[in-house]
Amino acid sequence: MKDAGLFIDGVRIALAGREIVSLTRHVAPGAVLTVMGPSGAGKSTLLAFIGGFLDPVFSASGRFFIDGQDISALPAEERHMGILFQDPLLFPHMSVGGNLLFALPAAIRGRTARKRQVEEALQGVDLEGMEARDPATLSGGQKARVALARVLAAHPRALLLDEPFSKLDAALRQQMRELVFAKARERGLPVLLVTHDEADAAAAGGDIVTIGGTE
Ligand SMILES: Nc1ncnc2c1ncn2[C@@H]1O[C@H](COP(=O)(O)OP(=O)(O)OP(=O)(O)O)[C@@H](O)[C@H]1O
Repeated sequence: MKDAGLFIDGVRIALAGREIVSLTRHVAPGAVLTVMGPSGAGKSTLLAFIGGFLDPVFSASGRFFIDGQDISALPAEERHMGILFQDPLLFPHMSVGGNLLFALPAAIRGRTARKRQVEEALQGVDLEGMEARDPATLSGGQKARVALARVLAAHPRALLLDEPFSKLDAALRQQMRELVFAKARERGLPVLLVTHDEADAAAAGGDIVTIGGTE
């Protein structure tokens, strides 16, 4: 499979012998595939499988490709998936800048170069100059933007988003959606978005797949 973007090829996930997910889809660079379905359907489990952190209680098969490269057998840290959850999950014992520095690829060497990447990552989410801040002193919207900056600073090859907007109030939610989807388009990153919110799916503008909908 040589297509650019993320190709999910015949993924099947079962729990206690019962199949909960069966999916084949292509997500083009910059496009969003929205995954919907009832609670417990297996949406987060699908992201965990692609991210490389599936709980061994599940049995799973199928492959995924990024820009034609089969990444299914790689360990999680070599898949370079940018993952955002409902909670920003910033490291509380590190400054904002520390959180971003931690995420930078090791290949970016030298104090000055690393510092510049952190500055640029913060500028990209309208938080320039916030390096020294303690994450605990940030608003919910600011924390969400630091989490996004941290994910992007790691140079991901795709984004896996698990209800990333659901803790934000309506106005922030709209801003954050626009920011995330704009970044994905700008960088040509394919996005898998798990959500319960129809408005998220509409804002994403891409295909929608519903799993576990018939039970
Ligand atoms: N570690 C685990 N051990 C056993 N069962 C699990 C485990 N993790 C999840 N499950 C079960 O697997 C199924 C899929 O869970 P998953 O979290 O993927 O659902 P979801 O669609 O993301 O739900 P929600 O919308 O509530 O987040 C559920 O029935 C859940 O109870």
